[in-house]
Formats: sequence, C-alpha cells, structure tokens
Amino acid sequence: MTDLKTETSERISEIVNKDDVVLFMKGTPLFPQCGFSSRAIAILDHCNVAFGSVDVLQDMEIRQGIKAYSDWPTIPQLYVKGEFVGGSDIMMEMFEDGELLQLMNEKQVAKAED
Ligand SMILES: N[C@@H](CCC(=O)N[C@@H](CS)C(=O)NCC(=O)O)C(=O)O
Ligand code: FES
Repeated sequence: MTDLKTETSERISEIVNKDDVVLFMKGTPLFPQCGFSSRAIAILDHCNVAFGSVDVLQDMEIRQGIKAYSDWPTIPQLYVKGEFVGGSDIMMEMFEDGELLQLMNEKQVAKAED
C-alpha cells in the first residue's frame, strides 16, 4: 500500500522530470493568480525557454507536497532538469546577474518555440 505522501512525491518527481523547465505556480502562464508567480513567468519569458507549469491552486496535494519535496515553503518554485532552483526572489537575483541564463545554457534546456 502506498500512502498519500509517497504517491504525491512520486507524482511530483514525474512532473519535474517530464519537462526541462517546470514552474510550480499559482494560476497559469497567461493568467497568473499572484504577483510572485507573475514575476517568475516574466523571468522565464525573458529567458526564452520552453517550460511546463503546474497550477498549485488546482491541486492541494501538489501545493503542500511540493513544499516538502523541495524543502522550500512558498510558491512559485522553479525546477530545471529535475533540480530545484528556487523561488521568485532567487530567480530574479540569478536572472539579473546572468546566472539563470548560464544555468539554462549549461543544462542545455530547450528554447521556447516562436
Ligand atoms: N519570497 C518568495 C515569495 C513567494 C511567497 O511568499 N509565496 C507565498 C504567497 S503566494 C506562498 O506560497 N505561501 C504558501 C501558499 O500559498 O501555499 C519568493 O521568493 O518566491
Ligand atoms: S497569492 Fe497572495 S501573495 Fe501570492
């Protein structure tokens, strides 16, 4: 028998390994439901990378489960190639000093389609 926590972390692990870049957020890329998620989307748009997103407002298990999985207390959360990068503050800092683009390049993530 698998318990809910194990099941949720297995689901999360599938999600973060499905796309090169995954953002756990509130709302959708077109309609973010929070300023922090909106900022994270703006940064990813600037990076010109393809990304998947998960709306945690649609799934309470993921909303709580991702916090435990990453050991990070808030949404949004960015994953690149299955690895946790950080929330929107970290994304902004990394973007501003060029580290985020460097990480995307190093990990050879797919570009956004035009
Ligand atoms: N400083 C954070 C801001 C994000 C944040 O404070 N998120 C809050 C409000 S959206 C949150 O996820 N709270 C827990 C929850 O809503 O489940 C960051 O760098 O991303
Ligand atoms: S939903 Fe209120 S700060 Fe994000």
